[in-house]
Amino acid sequence: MYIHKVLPRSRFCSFDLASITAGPGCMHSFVSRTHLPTLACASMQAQEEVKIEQVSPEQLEPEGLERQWRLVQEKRPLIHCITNFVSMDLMANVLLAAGASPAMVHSLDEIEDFMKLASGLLINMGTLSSDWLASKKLAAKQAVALGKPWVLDPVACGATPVRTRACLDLLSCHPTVIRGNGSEIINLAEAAGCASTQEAAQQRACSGVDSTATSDDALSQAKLLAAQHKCIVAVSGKVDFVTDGVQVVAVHNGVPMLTLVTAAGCSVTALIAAFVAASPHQALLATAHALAAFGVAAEASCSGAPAGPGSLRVGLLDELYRGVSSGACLGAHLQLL
Ligand SMILES: Nc1ncnc2c1ncn2[C@@H]1O[C@H](COP(=O)(O)OP(=O)(O)OP(=O)(O)O)[C@@H](O)[C@H]1O
Ligand SMILES: Cc1ncsc1CCO
Repeated sequence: MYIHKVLPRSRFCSFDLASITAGPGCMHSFVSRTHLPTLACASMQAQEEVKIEQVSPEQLEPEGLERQWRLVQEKRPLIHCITNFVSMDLMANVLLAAGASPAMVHSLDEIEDFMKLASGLLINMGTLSSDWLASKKLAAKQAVALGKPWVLDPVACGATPVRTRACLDLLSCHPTVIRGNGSEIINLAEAAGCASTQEAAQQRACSGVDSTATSDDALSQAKLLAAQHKCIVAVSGKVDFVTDGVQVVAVHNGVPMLTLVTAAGCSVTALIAAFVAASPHQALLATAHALAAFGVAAEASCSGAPAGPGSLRVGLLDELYRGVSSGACLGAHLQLL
């Protein structure tokens, strides 16, 4: 258990969705709903210290997910995203559909001012370049200085030495949460000097952004990484694991076809940033809830047997938009190990 300084949240103008009957997935190609001008309505609140709370089994019941998701919809946290080119569109739409407010801002000149407006930060290491790396480091430092939660997605960590070093640089900036697939978490933990298990060493190789390891393979490394860096670590896969180094929550939602939707992982990491920004004192629980929300939405979108990843991508947005009102949360399956 440890202390993070957080700014509770900023408030934002909302815009009327009442007239929209179909989900945003259907509107996807017609309307961009990222409304940067609404950011001008943000107001900052006083800084306060918040404890990261332990998770109890009752909080993992479907009602707990519903409560946490409603909180996201009420607070509508602004998430400052510095992400890769591939994920920008899906990530922004996932955040909007689930009830948060995305802003993709990466210019070094703008980082400091923008972080003052945001409730949380997402940093993704995909399509890495040196000028963006400078922005990422500055944003992470600024988030910590302002006491705002920030989430690291170490895309393809271990694929090249440059990428691994960049991930380590960001790791030293104290992320609140790290979310990666099995290979990424194993490679990051090893690079950070966490003792390796034999199974983890065997699974270390990765073939780019896709994982060659399961989430089970990475669990012991995830716990070591979380304990060593006093953060929450989430490993995604068939079962998602979320740990603070002591407690482990398993999330049993999702569909295998998500691995064929590029940037699904990047987008769920942004959703984690939104859930944690809405409940910063419950980063472990909020991370598990974000993964469950994404998973139940994917399951709901597959209930009519989608033809393939294209319709899953659209259906996912629609189900995230239907969110708590669809009853999908009842299918949430979270477990304290
Ligand atoms: N076999 C599976 N069954 C069910 N859900 C899965 C499976 N594999 C991944 N998922 C889900 O897909 C989402 C993305 O996880 P994944 O591990 O594929 O991320 P990633 O490799 O980082 O993705 P990307 O690089 O495309 O952003 C998570 O919500 C996870 O729960
Ligand atoms: C395909 C791809 N390449 C760099 S980032 C990214 C998105 C999935 O991580």
